[in-house]
This record gives sequence, C-alpha cells and structure tokens, in this order.
Amino acid sequence: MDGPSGSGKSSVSRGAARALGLRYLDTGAMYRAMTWWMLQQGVDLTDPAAVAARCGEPAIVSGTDPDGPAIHVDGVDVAGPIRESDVTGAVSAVAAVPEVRARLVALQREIIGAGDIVVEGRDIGSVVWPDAAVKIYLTASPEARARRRSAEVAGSTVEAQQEAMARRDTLDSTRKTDPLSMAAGAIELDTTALTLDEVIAEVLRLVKERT
Ligand SMILES: Nc1ncnc2c1ncn2[C@@H]1O[C@H](COP(=O)(O)OP(=O)(O)OP(=O)(O)O)[C@@H](O)[C@H]1O
Ligand SMILES: Nc1ccn([C@H]2C[C@H](O)[C@@H](COP(=O)(O)O)O2)c(=O)n1
Repeated sequence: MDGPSGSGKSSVSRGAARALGLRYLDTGAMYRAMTWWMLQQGVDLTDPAAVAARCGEPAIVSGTDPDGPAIHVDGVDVAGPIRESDVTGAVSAVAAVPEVRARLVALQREIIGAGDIVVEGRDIGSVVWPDAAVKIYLTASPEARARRRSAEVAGSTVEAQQEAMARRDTLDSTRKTDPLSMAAGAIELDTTALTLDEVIAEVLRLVKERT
C-alpha cells in the first residue's frame, strides 16, 4: 500500500490486515524512528553525510500486530514520540539519504520475507517488494487529506495541514532515491468520496480478485 501522506494507508492497511488475519508493517514509522534517534543524538539533519555516517547505529525493531503496532529504538518505545511535530517536520530529509533507505529497506525485506503481511509506505510496490501479490496506490484530494488529518490533530487548521502535507509530499516525491511513485502494476484507489469502511471493503475485494 503506497500513497501520499494522509491518503489513509495506515488505517486501511491495518483494517485490511485485521480482516485477512495478516501481519502489518508501517515502514513510515521506521523512517520516523530513525529521525527521532538522529534528533536525540543531535545529528545535523541538513548534512546528508552526517546522517549517512550514523544511520547504522540505532537498533530499530518494528512490531507487526495490526491491533497494536509497536516500534522500539534501542529498546525505547517510540510509538508516541515519532508522531510529534519535530519528527514529522524532519523525516523527509532523513528519508532522502540513500544510506538510510538501504538500511531500512533491508530490515523491511527481512520482515516481509516471512510472508502473510500488509505493508504500507511510499516505495513498497516499486522498490521494497515489487513482486507483491497486490499493489495498491491510495490517493485522495489534498483537501480531503488535510481535512482528515486536521480532525485528528487538536488545534490545527485544514489550511495549515494542507500546506504541511504538500511540503512533505513534494520532498518525498522529488528526492533522487526511491521517490514516492505509483508502482508498475499498482491499482490506483481514489478515496476522496469513500468512507474508511468502504475503502477497506474495496481493498478486500481487490485482494480476493487478484489472489
Ligand atoms: N476514507 C476515509 N475517510 C475518512 N477518513 C479517513 C479515510 N481514510 C483515512 N481516514 C482518516 O484520515 C486520517 C489519516 O489516515 P492515515 O493515518 O491512515 O493516513 P496515512 O496515509 O497513513 O498518512 P501518513 O502517510 O501521513 O502516515 C486518519 O485520521 C484516518 O482515520
Ligand atoms: N516506505 C517509506 C515510508 C515512509 N517514507 C518517508 C516519507 C514520509 O514523509 C515519512 C513518514 O512516513 P509516514 O509515517 O507519514 O507514512 O517517511 C519513505 O520515504 N518511504
């Protein structure tokens, strides 16, 4: 499951994994965990060489339970801190560093290799697992995505969310290494006018049809 920020990848992937009895992996959380660690260490995130030099150090461990996705860095539970604005504002710069991607993609492939999993991110169908049985590219209008996100962040406005998401999507889709893109063979699913339950139902229908 790939797509831009706020398109519904996490909610839909978790819902589909639950319904299908599969594991679930949030690869964005891994980039966020790496970013959290870099911030804790005081690494200069504007210097890709500094990020590359340190990215092999943290032990990042991802859980795969769709009912309680967990993520730890060096044994610390970072599920909460990785959603804070400092990490969200910095993660695209860290995710653009090729050495970071190489390390996290290798970890992701280890987890996916055990099978029976729904994986969400930006480059899953194109780079991480191009042979996935079903590849879905989730979209929604920028307004719908911003409205959904602003509903879950207290005190935020739709306009501010839309601006922040546009900035992150531009960075994620224009970076040189593994940018956000629709993979060959992916099915595009526009969720703008659909409820979450309708999107999950459509994903389950596609999985049944294709597997
Ligand atoms: N079809 C939908 N209709 C209404 N709300 C939705 C729909 N899909 C997702 N949402 C809500 O939109 C918000 C963003 O969804 P979610 O976190 O799953 O997106 P995402 O693509 O994983 O975002 P990010 O890449 O930024 O982590 C959540 O509050 C979720 O409940
Ligand atoms: N496979 C992935 C997953 C995520 N990223 C980057 C791009 C996002 O801005 C950031 C956080 O992801 P989110 O939690 O918002 O889904 O991580 C990536 O480059 N590749």
